[in-house]
Amino acid sequence: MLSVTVLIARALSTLNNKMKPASIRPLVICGPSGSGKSTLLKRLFKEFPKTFGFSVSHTTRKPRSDEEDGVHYYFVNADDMKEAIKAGEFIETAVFSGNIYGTSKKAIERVQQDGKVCVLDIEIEGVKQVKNSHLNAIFVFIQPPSIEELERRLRARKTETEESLQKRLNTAKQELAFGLQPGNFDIIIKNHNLKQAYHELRDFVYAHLINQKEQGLNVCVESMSLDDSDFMTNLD
Ligand SMILES: Nc1ncnc2c1ncn2[C@@H]1O[C@H](COP(=O)(O)OP(=O)(O)OP(=O)(O)O)[C@@H](O)[C@H]1O
Repeated sequence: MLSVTVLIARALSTLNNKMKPASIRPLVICGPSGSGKSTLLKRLFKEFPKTFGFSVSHTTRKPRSDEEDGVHYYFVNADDMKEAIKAGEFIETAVFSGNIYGTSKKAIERVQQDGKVCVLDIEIEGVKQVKNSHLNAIFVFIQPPSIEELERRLRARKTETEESLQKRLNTAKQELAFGLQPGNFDIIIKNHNLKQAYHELRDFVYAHLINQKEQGLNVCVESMSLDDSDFMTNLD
């Protein structure tokens, strides 16, 4: 049996949550490597220079001479980071060359408190965790026209070894299966033609920004007018 005090506390907490002003919703962008996420985001940041921000990640690696704590990364020791991960403070973590990296929920909240839309360019596991969190994000999946075209773009980008390319293509198949499943994302944007894909992304995001503004959130929707010829510069 729950005591009256517990019931009252719960009711008050629910009321309190309802009265709290909502936070600016983070924007999650996900899609296979090579699907065009960075290209599309770069343009979005350029068109809305004051609207978006990236969160600062944590890492257990040592800072380099030009790196500042809280700016480039939050530099932490491995024990503290493992504790925080156990306590559920991280949205996603990964290990590279023996160091742990991760995005904390707090780092996302800092971007929101700054009045910006926090953009999360993350993989499927991260998406699942954001879905299970209180972050109330907007989820966008970028779909490549086909696996063959994805391979062609990744080869043309010249950033991968044969081994890492094959790994990315294998992962892409699993990502597509998750991404295309109805209900997993708010919108699926097929990046066949960059200009069209960008306009679809831009219009979708803009509608969400306006909607949040109408709800009283102080989100900046000021935009720069960009030349469409810009689209070609990314594809050279
Ligand atoms: N619609 C398009 N048509 C042709 N090429 C494209 C298109 N969109 C993106 N590209 C090119 O495909 C390559 C991969 O794009 P991009 O680097 O943006 O992918 P990504 O999803 O951010 O990849 P990663 O997850 O590996 O960072 C780039 O060289 C980019 O210029």
